[in-house]
Amino acid sequence: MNFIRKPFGYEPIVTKEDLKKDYKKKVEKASDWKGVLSRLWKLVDEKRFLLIMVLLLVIASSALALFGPYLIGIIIDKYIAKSVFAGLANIIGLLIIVYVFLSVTMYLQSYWMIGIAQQTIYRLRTGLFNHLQKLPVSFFDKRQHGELMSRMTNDIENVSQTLNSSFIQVFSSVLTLVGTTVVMLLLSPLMTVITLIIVPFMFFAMRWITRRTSKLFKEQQKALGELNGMIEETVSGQRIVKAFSQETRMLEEFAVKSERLKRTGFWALTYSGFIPKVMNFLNNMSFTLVAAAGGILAFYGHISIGEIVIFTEYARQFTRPLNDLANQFNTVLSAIAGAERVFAIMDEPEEIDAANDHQDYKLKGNVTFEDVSFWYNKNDDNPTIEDVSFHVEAGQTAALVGATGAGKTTIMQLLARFYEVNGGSILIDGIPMEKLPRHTLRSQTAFVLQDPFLFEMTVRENIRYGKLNATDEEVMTAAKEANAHEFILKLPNGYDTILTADGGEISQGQKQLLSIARALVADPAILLLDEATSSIDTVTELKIQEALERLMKGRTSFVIAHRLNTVRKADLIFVMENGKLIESGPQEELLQKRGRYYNMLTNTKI
Ligand SMILES: Nc1ncnc2c1ncn2[C@@H]1O[C@H](COP(=O)(O)OP(=O)(O)OP(=O)(O)O)[C@@H](O)[C@H]1O
Repeated sequence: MNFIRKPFGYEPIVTKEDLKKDYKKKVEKASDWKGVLSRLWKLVDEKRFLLIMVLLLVIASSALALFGPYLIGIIIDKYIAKSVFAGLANIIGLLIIVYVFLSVTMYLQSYWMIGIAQQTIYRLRTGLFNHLQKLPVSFFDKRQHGELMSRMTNDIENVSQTLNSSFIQVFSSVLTLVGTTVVMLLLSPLMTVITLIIVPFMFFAMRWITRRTSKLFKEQQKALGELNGMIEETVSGQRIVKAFSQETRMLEEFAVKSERLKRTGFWALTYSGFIPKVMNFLNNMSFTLVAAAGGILAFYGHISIGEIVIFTEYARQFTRPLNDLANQFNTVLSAIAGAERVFAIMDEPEEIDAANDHQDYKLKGNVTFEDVSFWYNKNDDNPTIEDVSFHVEAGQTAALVGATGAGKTTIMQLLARFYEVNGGSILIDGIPMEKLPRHTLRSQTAFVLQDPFLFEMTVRENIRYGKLNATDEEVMTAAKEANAHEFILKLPNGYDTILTADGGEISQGQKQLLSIARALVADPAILLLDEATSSIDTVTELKIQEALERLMKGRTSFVIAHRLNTVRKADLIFVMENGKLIESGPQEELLQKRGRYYNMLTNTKI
């Protein structure tokens, strides 16, 4: 039977069996803590000295916090109870100094700790972002983008919160706990035992609650990641959602995911909300016990009033850190889990260039495929690209044709080295591709895609993205050559118009002209073009064709061709089918052959 009842109609989400499994798993995984903590320690780096200073300050403030009640006991027993006032001012002065120092040490430790935490989080965040830039495309293929964003934001935020506040609190709680126990034992072992009676109750209450909350918090993080993923997808793909009238279905799916987050959030917060209440109750019980036992002992003369006051104060100081530890437990757990997930991404192997030669190599643009085979998924029976061989001379244009899914885009992706080939090799100017640094290859290769991606920045910056050090003149010349200059001037702020995310306010054709300008600025040796299939008005279409011809002139170009005209003009035609290159050569040769290309042409299916 599920043990969580169903108030407000919420379904139970964690069963007893789940908890048993999870608890076992957690015990087995305890060693991960050390790994995560030692990696965080490395990130603290040059602020380690400051962190040690913070720890020393925490020790000082814990000691001062113990000393205060001791002085109050003396004031009561030696002065107030005996009505002696000589010297009272001195001891009260000392008490004030103790509390002033206590405040100063506490202020300093939290001030320094925030600095350390912010620096560490900055490093963690930058490290993760840097690492993401170096990960291969295949890594992103396998993951939902929203989930990755959740790690960049939620997980890092959890670690940040823990470092900002929980770290000091946990350390100071442990110290206070030990210090108070020692002082209480010195004062009265009997009263100490009475104070400690409450501890097992606290321990079991805590264990009961945290076993449930840690599982629930994990569920909540997962549900949040999924929901973020969906939001990200629907926002970036909102045109598709609208075009296919999928709003209702998306709303339903969103409602399911949102409901899941609500349920997990409800239970996680309900259970964790029990912690302070239960602890408060046990605290009060402990306080009552200590006061009652102290009263009886004082009645028989075993203890002074001052000692009872000190003791009740220490008893409170003893249970407060227990409370704090209980409260911080979940935060720390979820921060460590968050840090672990962040480190897991940082451990993903990045793209590494084997050789450092050819750093400044200027590509001529000769491209050779030698028996190239490639699998997206190693478990697939058939390769996506199978034994493909061809040679394209520098400056030539090769048109790739074939049915959808034939492997045309994959050939382009392999040319940009987004993926590594599994068999055979790709040679650029006779140099095996893996011997060329990726930067050398990619900085001299440009993509012009069907649906070009534009960033939320000015038109000028979007064009300059092709070559960051391009001058304003170079940008404008490229825009003129790309037939984009005229429409840019008509935009509200010309070249300084800020485009909204992905160029929402300009037409598809204009986006393409901008992406051609971007490629022109980059002045690449190799061009990878995916011809647009969407119908664009004839005037813009002509402008695009003209701009593309200028762009392709003198460069090796691979075009996924959808227009007969483009194919006709190409020097070479590659006919792809099921990942194989079934025909290749100049148009006349293929027509004479009367093979697949001839059939495609006569059936006008390209
Ligand atoms: N990232 C990926 N992960 C796994 N499989 C993929 C991936 N991208 C493409 N594929 C698969 O590889 C095969 C070839 O796809 P590719 O995109 O190269 O075809 P294409 O000829 O360009 O098709 P289209 O003309 O429709 O764009 C298809 O079966 C496709 O499902």
